[in-house]
Amino acid sequence: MEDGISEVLSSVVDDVSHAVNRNVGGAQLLQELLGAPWLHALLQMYECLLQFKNLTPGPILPYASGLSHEIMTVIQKGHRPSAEARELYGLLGSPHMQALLSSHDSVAQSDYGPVLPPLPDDLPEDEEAVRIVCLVKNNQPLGATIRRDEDTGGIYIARVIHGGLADRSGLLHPGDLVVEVNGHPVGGLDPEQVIQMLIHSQGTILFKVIPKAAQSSSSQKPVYMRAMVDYFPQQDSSIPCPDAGMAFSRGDLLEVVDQSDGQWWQARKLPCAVSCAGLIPSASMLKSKHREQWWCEPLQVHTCIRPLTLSVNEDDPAHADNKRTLTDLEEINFDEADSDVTDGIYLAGFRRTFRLWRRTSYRKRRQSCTSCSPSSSTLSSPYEEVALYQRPPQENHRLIILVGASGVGVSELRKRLIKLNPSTFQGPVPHTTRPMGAGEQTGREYHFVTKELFEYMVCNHRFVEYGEYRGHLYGTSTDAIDDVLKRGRMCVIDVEPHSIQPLRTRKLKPYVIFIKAPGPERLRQTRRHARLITNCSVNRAFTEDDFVELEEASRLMEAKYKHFFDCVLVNDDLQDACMQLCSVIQQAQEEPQWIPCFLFTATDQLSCTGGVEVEVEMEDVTNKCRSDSRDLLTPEPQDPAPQKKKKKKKASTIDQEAEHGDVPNGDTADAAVDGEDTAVPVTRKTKRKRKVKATEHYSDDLGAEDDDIITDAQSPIPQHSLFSAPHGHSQPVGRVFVERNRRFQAERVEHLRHSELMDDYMDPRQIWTTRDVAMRVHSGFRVIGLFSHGFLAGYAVWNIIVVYVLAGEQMTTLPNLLQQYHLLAYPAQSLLYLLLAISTVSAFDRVNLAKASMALRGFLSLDPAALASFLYFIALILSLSQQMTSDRINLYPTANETLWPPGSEEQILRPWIVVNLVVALLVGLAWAVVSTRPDIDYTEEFLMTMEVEGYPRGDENMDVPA
Ligand SMILES: Nc1ncnc2c1ncn2[C@@H]1O[C@H](COP(=O)(O)OP(=O)(O)OP(=O)(O)O)[C@@H](O)[C@H]1O
Repeated sequence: MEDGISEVLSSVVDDVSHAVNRNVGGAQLLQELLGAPWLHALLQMYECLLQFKNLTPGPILPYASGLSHEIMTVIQKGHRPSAEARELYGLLGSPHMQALLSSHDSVAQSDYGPVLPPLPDDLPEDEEAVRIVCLVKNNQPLGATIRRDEDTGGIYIARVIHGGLADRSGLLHPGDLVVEVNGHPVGGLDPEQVIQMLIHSQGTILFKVIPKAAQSSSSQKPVYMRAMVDYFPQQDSSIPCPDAGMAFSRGDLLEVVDQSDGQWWQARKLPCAVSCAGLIPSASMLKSKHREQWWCEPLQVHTCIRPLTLSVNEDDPAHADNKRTLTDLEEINFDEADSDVTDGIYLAGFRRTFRLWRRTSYRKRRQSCTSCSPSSSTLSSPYEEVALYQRPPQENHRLIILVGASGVGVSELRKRLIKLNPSTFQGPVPHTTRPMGAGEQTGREYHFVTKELFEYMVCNHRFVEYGEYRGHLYGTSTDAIDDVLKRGRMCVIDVEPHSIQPLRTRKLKPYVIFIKAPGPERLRQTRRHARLITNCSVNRAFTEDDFVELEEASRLMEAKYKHFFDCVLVNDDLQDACMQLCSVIQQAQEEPQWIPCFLFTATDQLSCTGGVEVEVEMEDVTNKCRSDSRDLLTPEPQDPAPQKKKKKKKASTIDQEAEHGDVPNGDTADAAVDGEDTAVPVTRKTKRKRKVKATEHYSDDLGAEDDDIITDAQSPIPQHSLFSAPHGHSQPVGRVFVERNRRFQAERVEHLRHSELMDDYMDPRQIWTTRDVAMRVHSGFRVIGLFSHGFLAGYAVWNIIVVYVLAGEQMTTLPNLLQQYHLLAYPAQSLLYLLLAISTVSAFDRVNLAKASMALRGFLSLDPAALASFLYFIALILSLSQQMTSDRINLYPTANETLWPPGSEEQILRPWIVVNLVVALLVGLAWAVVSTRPDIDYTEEFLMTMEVEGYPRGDENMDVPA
């Protein structure tokens, strides 16, 4: 039918012609269409292609030789061949063409299909389906982990790494039982032995696997996260397979592609250098690791950031010329900027006193010690979910924050930026309590306010930063920032890095630029004429020590806070740095950027996306992989038992129905050309049901969906060849990873210590802060509380059983109950109250009532801790309501007939028994609720992340407290 399609159509045309002759309506049109020359040409091409498709590639060298020979014969016969024939003759005779044709023939004649033996005739009816997976070995890792089921000795595929060869082939799945490798049974072998077999095998590797019964296709939407901690899989004893782990450091942008395992996720670092994902601990796992790490420390070390003071060797005669002691100066005279006015616009915030209060009252500022331990702010969120955000044009500009070590040039860059375009960029006008000087105006140089007002604003958290200098208060208020933004300008501020966190609000959506110092050599060259303002002098030249110290301070600041930086800009040449700053700010305002999801408002959600089709602006930050040796080693919870498969008898031969597996995503050509991996799936069933289990589903490597994609025409993140060699975290041999059994790792780690780097930066003082004491008391009480929950539940049940047994059937023996129980009544009730009180307080303690809104939300959303608190509280009230009856029981028998009028036992005891029963049920239920989530403890989380006052240093005594 297909072969003769043009003949068929010709006859159709004839028929239509007849129809036209007979004046059939519409037939004219059809005739024209069918008679169109292009349609005929198309059909001829189609037929040619059909013939070509059916051809198997054959050698063409003999054909080419024949052709050359014929041309030669023509020439020898004295005929003159055409110019084309002569050209063709020359081409065919050239050595390059000969070599090319010879290569073609050798490729065309080779058979690349696996040679599989025929299926035997004597296969049992109930033969289980097995899958034969054939992989061509190369240097790529398989991207799968195996582990042994201790009960059956079976080797199972434990995990398939997203984007790895196994994942892309779609032939191996978690839970598949590996039966044979290269024809050798592997059941009962040690996983290491299996790996040895793989290492020593040559060419192709043939796996025989029994697929897991129900294959769950994991088509999870990727989630994007910013790492807030460092992680090193090789130093983590709890990771199931260190070789499959992926190291990351703070600030790295991660694309989490698989969260199906609650403890170990699979992720890639962005911008994607490799297609293969690696294992990373889940957020809850990392959180508990950090918590354990915190508790492991023998004594909570309180750390403060050492202020970045440039060396002030003011006695150095070299500085004598430049030195100007401030004590001799009137403050207002001193409080001058180099040039306050540009085109009639005042540059607020560059006054010297304003800049100096930071340095002098550094340790006094409330915000100065938010990070008591380097990870305290990240304890509650080791990952920060991010999404792409593009500022809608009608919205306020994003706040631009410049951060840098003192003296690196933050003020200089900010000033130049504002001078460059004062109608676009502006700084907030600071507040001060100092008196207004001559020629000054409130709201221009400063907002001049009273001390009371300033303090009132402090109490109301209106300041981003504030402090004191020479008896006067200075600060930058959020209102001043709002003022600038509301005027439609871009607000550019410079703050200390610990002030970034409070500025991360939905309204401001700050973009943080870290101004980094170049190396000492470049500093020396570029800062030859630069001048410093220090505590004791103005316009002092940089010294050699300044350069070293500045570079070091800049490096340490970056290491500590890099997870907050959106961009890192090296202030080398001033002009270049200024231009770069301009363009970076432009991009921040106009192009999509990754921002934490908590900064999104409801309307932003509509325009935001976690898509991948946008260039990542993180290179400066994310590409830096510091070898900060903060290790993470914690116990690993027991893994659920691996899936068990009943092994059935396997035939030793297999069907020949095999086909070449396509390389996913249409990269077949790539694979063929590169001579890289091919995977061949063959599923064998019984003879009657021979079926090739073709692998049809190849997941999109990035799993991007339509709504992931930003409509802007952005260049996509570079996607590398599916077969590009993975770097770093992958094993260099084509082999399977062994996933060790997850078991409790008792060893606690010495290398949980912070890095040397951080230790240098920190100034540790062996002192217990109030938080340390609070946490330890809280932890001790929690242990008592946990014990009390269980004990109370058991005791309440025992109590009610005793009461019911003594009361007899239908409560017929109540006098007996009173006789027997009255001695027990007091101790039993006291114990019940004690346990109830402890349990109630302990349950409430987890809810963190200090944060009322959170606690209320917990109650409303039936959070386990909140629910348990509620149940205990009701139980406590109910048992207190029966206090009187308990007293009466204790006093039984009594001469006082008003207490126990004859015949009143049932009337008095029945409600008491019912209430006891209800109390027993309530505490039992509360205990059950608590035990579902024994780890919930919001108070502990709150304590861990709370801000702690800075440690008072000796030299601070000189300063007046702010
Ligand atoms: N790239 C550069 N090349 C040459 N000189 C520079 C450069 N950047 C800054 N400077 C100069 O270095 C000196 C210190 O810069 P600046 O006052 O801006 O530092 P800073 O980071 O704001 O310090 P502080 O926070 O302590 O005020 C100034 O004299 C400034 O002109």
